[in-house]
Amino acid sequence: MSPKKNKKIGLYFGTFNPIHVGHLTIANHMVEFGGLDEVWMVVTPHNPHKKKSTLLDNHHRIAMVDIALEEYPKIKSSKVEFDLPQPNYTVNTLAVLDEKYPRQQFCLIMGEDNLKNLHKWKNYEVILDRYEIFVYPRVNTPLAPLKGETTGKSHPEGAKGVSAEHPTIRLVKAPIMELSSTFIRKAIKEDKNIRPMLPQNVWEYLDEMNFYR
Ligand SMILES: Nc1ncnc2c1ncn2[C@@H]1O[C@H](COP(=O)(O)OP(=O)(O)OP(=O)(O)O)[C@@H](O)[C@H]1O
Ligand SMILES: O=C(O)c1ccc[n+]([C@@H]2O[C@H](COP(=O)([O-])O)[C@@H](O)[C@H]2O)c1
Repeated sequence: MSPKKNKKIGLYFGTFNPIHVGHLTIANHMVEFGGLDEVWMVVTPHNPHKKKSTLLDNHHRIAMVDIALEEYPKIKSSKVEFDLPQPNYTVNTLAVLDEKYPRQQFCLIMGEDNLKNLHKWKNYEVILDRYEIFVYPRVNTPLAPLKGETTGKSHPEGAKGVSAEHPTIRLVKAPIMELSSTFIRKAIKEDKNIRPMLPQNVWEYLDEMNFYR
């Protein structure tokens, strides 16, 4: 019999360039209402599907995550991917975490937008088979089209998209916030006030460092 796992930990992967209140709201919701014991925000050095050009250094991005999490003891940052080969494939990181923390049960947290693209991730079937995935709603990505989806209508690539009815998928109703790091970076460049979109101490950090200007 395999040993009982200690904690159920939700892994929330992202570049967090920078972390914003949308990310924090989801992480907090999952840990308070989603049935997870902890959430780890895994800062990704290089997302395989994104260009690295506008990325701040890893240590600045994790510093902002750490500052944002000061008052959230159940949410932690993880720099496990900092020492792994790039670009960072999530399936590889999951294997490393399972080996490093055999007593913990890891799950994934992702928005519906990511679920729609999951079939483009490396070894996505392995991820789907081995890990529970906690999926939250995003703007303009309603739940309905994913259910039993096989038509390719919501997936131009064909019938490869992952159905929300897959047995390892848990749909969690969480607040929807329409904002992104891209929007925030652009707004800062244009000298707009975006303070409500960032935890206050994160805003102070990036303002002092003159980031994204
Ligand atoms: N407002 C939001 N609400 C919920 N989830 C979000 C929000 N913004 C981003 N996410 C999700 O959080 C994860 C990490 O986000 P990421 O660091 O890529 O932020 P982002 O805001 O999408 O960044 P960028 O605009 O630079 O692409 C991704 O799965 C992303 O889909
Ligand atoms: O493993 C993959 O093939 C893979 C492909 C695309 C994205 N990911 C992970 O998903 C995280 C969120 O992606 P994104 O594009 O929504 O910012 C990102 O930080 C990566 O760790 C992983």
